[in-house]
Order: sequence, then C-alpha cells, then structure tokens
Amino acid sequence: LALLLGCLLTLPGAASATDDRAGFVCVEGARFVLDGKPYRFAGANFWYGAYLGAPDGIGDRARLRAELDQLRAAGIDNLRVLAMSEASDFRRGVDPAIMTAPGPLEGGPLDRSMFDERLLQGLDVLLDEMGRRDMKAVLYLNNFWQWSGGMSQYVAWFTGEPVFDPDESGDWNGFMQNSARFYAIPEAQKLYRNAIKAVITRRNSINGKAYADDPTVMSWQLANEPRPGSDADGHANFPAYRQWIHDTAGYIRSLAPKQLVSTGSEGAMGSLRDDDLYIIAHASPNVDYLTFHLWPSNWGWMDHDDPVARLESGLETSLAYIDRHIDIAGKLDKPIVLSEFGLDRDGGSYDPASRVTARDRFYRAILARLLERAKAGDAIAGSNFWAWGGRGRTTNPDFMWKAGDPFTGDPPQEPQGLFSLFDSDASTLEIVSGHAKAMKAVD
Ligand SMILES: O=C1NC[C@H](CO)[C@@H](O)[C@@H]1O
Repeated sequence: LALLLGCLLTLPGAASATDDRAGFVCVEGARFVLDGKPYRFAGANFWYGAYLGAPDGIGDRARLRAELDQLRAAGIDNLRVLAMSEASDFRRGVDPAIMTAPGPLEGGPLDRSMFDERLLQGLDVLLDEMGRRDMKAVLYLNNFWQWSGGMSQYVAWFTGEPVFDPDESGDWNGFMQNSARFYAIPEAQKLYRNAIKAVITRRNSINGKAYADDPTVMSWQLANEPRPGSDADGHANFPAYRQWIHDTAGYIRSLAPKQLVSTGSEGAMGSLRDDDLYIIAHASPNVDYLTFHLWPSNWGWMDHDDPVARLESGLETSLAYIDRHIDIAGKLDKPIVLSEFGLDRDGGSYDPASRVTARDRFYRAILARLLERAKAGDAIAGSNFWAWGGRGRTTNPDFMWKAGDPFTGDPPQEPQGLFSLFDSDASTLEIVSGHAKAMKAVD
C-alpha cells in the first residue's frame, strides 16, 4: 500500500524527499507514472549493453558512452538489456557469459564465484552511465533462445544431456519443447533464482547503489521471449509455464518491490498463437505490465529477402496484431509495451549502406499506430525497436559473429546486420526520434 500511495501521492514533478518511489516508474491502472506524470517512451533493444560496459578485452566503454549520448540526444531513453547469460556449448551462443558454471542451488550462501565479475561490472557501468543520462533500463534475466545459453542450457546442466542446438539440428520445434522443460525442473529453477538474486541484490561497483534501489531500473523481465513450447506441442507445458510466470514474478517482486516485473513475452505469437492463453498467463497480479513483440518477416507475414514484396499486407496484419494486444491490455487494466519490433533491410541486405525503404515505412506506420492509440488514452505506453547496432560492424564474409568481434544489435545466432539499426541509419533514427518526442507530449 505504501508503494502504491508513494506512486499516487507523488506530487507532479516534485518527488518529495520522503517518497521512496521518487524516480521509479510505477503502474497506475493501465498507465505508467513517473514522479506523478504519465511515463511514455520510445526505446531501443540494446541486448549487449552490459558487454559494452565490461573492461577492455570484452567491452568498449568509450563506444558505450558515445552511443548512449547519441540515443539520449534522439530522445531514445529506454533500453532493454540482457542481464544474465549462461556459458554454453551452443554453436551460436554469446561468449563470454555472465554465469560461467552452475553454482550451488538455492538455500546455501550465494556463491558469486559462478559469475563473471567482468560482465557484471559491465552492467554496473551501463546502469551508472544510463542513470547519468536519465535513461531507464529493462533487464531480462534469462532467454528462451540459445544465443545467450538460456533455458536450454539450464536443461542440459540438470539433465546431463548435451545441449539441444537448433543451429546444428535445424529442429526449432524440438528446441522450443526442450527449452520449455526448464519450467518443470526444480533444480533448474533453484539455480535460476540464485542468478536472479545475484543480479537484483547486487550493489553497483561504480556508484554504490543497490540495484533494487536504483530508479534507473524500470523493470525486471523473467526472460527474453519465454514461450510455453512449440506451437504444435506446447499446450501440455502451459500449466507449468503459467505457474512459472506467477511464482518467478512474485520472487522478483520480493527482491525488488520498488521496480516493475514483466514477462518478456511476444504476445499471442509467443503464447501458442492463442490470445486467451496470453491473457491467462499474464493475469497474475505479480505481472505489472504486458509486453508483446512484432516480427513480420520472422513470422511469415513478410519476406526476409524482399520486405517490400508483401509490405502492405504484412503491415495490415501487423497493425491488427498491435490493436489486439493493446485491447487485451485495456481489458487486463495493465500498461503494455511493444518491446521488440524489426524488419529487414531492402533486398534482405546486411550491408549498413543498403537502403531501408521498407523498414522506414514499417517503423513509421507501426509507431504512428502506437501514438494514435496512446493519444486515445489506451494502454500502450512505449516501444523498443530491435535493435540498436550503433557503430558495430562485422568484417566477416559470412556476417556471423564470433567471440571478440564488435557487438551489433543482432545476437550471435543471426547475421550481423539483419535487423540492426546502425548509427548511420539516419532516416530510421529520425523516425524513432520524432516518435519519442510525440509520445512524451501525450498528456
Ligand atoms: O528476442 C528476439 N527476437 C527476435 C530477434 C530477431 O530475430 C532475435 O534476435 C531475438 O532472439
């Protein structure tokens, strides 16, 4: 009640010294509130932000600071960041990883030696630099996919089986079913909770702030794109998935009562393509706000190698997907964020110098719909494009990332340049920047 009152009673623009929620993003019905004013934003996915903040040899702090300045100047001030990765044998897994090996299970003293302190220092630097720029961070603590180890790595650790690697087998349905085993392996959940606790209870080595007391952290996400399993076979896992969401969100809330909790879901497309299952999974009072993603070329609504070809029909389907999810959020009386969206460059090129006419049309149309719905007083609060690539460039002939390469917005499992929005993509950045300004102006 104190936390809610703290949100409700904060005088507009004048966070009182005694209000311990000053600076934190709160939820009031289907809206975010920050220091007594509506909080709406245009943000970016910056999955590698903690990696850039790591010491030399892994990170590039000069690049990090310069690119945070560029994003801040564009009004792009909400960043969604990977906050936990697991060492893995995946062919396309990021290396190094934050969790180097499975440590002791919940109950004993936290063994912090199982974490790569260089990468957690990277997160410290990122949060400190973001805080100095009045930016907000959304931090996800696991991954349904293989590119950061993720749930399938936990499954391998606790079943003794080799990792189920979709980049080797090409069997994505089998991979998704394998990842979903994570929800029902008690030992995996204990280790996962230790990883959650290690991050959330961390004290920033740069500025001394406890993460759970740092208003830079807007919210904690259970994972990146958690799904119940494959569309064909995932229904049997749904009860365990739903319970996992409720229990884990409650655990995070117990560690970070001043910050928000969300799942990281893609929406119906990540809920066995079923709106009702998405609603059921997100009805838990422990879930503060909803997330959904939008991937027309991944989901077959447009074509990776020619996004212009089915652009208009793909846009129509995309806009309908947006409206459906904003309507669901209204029914659940929770804010909603489009926390990933992206489209390929023209002709499916990975070249940062290539044209982005389809992408710019897509970004412009999507963001216009979000603004229209926000102005109508609907539950949409913001978005994060996928993904900021900044000055990251690959020189590899196969465009695939390997350890030691510069980071781009595309994680290791995808060609570098697939969806990245590079620092040179001025037209697209301008679209996002204009949207950021317009969203902030909505009263
Ligand atoms: O979370 C994600 N969603 C879609 C991205 C692009 O395919 C992908 O890289 C990432 O795993």
